[in-house]
Amino acid sequence: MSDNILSQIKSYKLREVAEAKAECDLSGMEQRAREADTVRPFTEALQAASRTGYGLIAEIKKASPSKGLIRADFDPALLAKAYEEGGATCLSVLTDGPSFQGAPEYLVEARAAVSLPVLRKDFLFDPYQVVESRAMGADCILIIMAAVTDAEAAALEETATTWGMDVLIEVHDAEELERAALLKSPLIGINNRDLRSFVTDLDVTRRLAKLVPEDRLIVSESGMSTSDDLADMAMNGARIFLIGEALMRKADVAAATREILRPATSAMGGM
Ligand SMILES: O=P(O)(O)OC[C@@H](O)[C@@H](O)c1c[nH]c2ccccc12
Repeated sequence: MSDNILSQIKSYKLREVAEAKAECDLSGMEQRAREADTVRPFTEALQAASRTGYGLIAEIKKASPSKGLIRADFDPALLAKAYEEGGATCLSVLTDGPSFQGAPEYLVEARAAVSLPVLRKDFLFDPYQVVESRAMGADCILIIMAAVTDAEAAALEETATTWGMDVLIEVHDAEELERAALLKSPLIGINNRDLRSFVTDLDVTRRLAKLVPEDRLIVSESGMSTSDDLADMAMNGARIFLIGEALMRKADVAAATREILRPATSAMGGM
């Protein structure tokens, strides 16, 4: 598996980090992070939303390695506003350039346009990238267990905590879930997509959700496109969802967001 996409991504990320450090060293980046806008509570917002209905992390995603270009008409600020208007709890913004056609500026523009907490969706290996995330304004970072060692994960989490950011820990199988339990973050993302093969199967959440300890919050990630999918995942223990492509492909993103969340709102809205 040495030529899988994750190891390719890791090698160009480490190159990117070395270049970034040459341009702005750690103490320079820490200075930028101190000047960033105050952290918005990411996990807390999802916890509150999922108590009465669904929590939605809506993703700003222009392209992906498996699907190519997803949305040509792409304005991060407008998309962020549409998601907020449609009822999203939080945003996720892809900042990886080579594989997802993302950019740090997209996160900056999206976050400035709304009051929602924002996840930086990228592949992090080095604590420097966590500080850089805060300097961009990110409120939460992602740790992909399939991509990092236990020691790397712990270092990333510790740096995030130091900067007041939340952490979404992403897992795809029972072994990664066990490793996630060594970390402190309550937010566990079950990725329905296998990042090595790109096969997406909602059965991953159905199988793994039952193994997640009671005191953690489950986020089902990837491959959901209808409100029936959300109801299915909710029945299996996940009331928080990370959705990108299905919403990004719709002309009216606010309406599509409202629509995918609709049954939850009407079923739980205290009619
Ligand atoms: O577009 P989808 O199928 O709704 O998936 C969103 C999100 O879960 C997916 O983009 C994702 C999940 N984990 C990742 C890690 C890196 C990059 C991207 C991802």
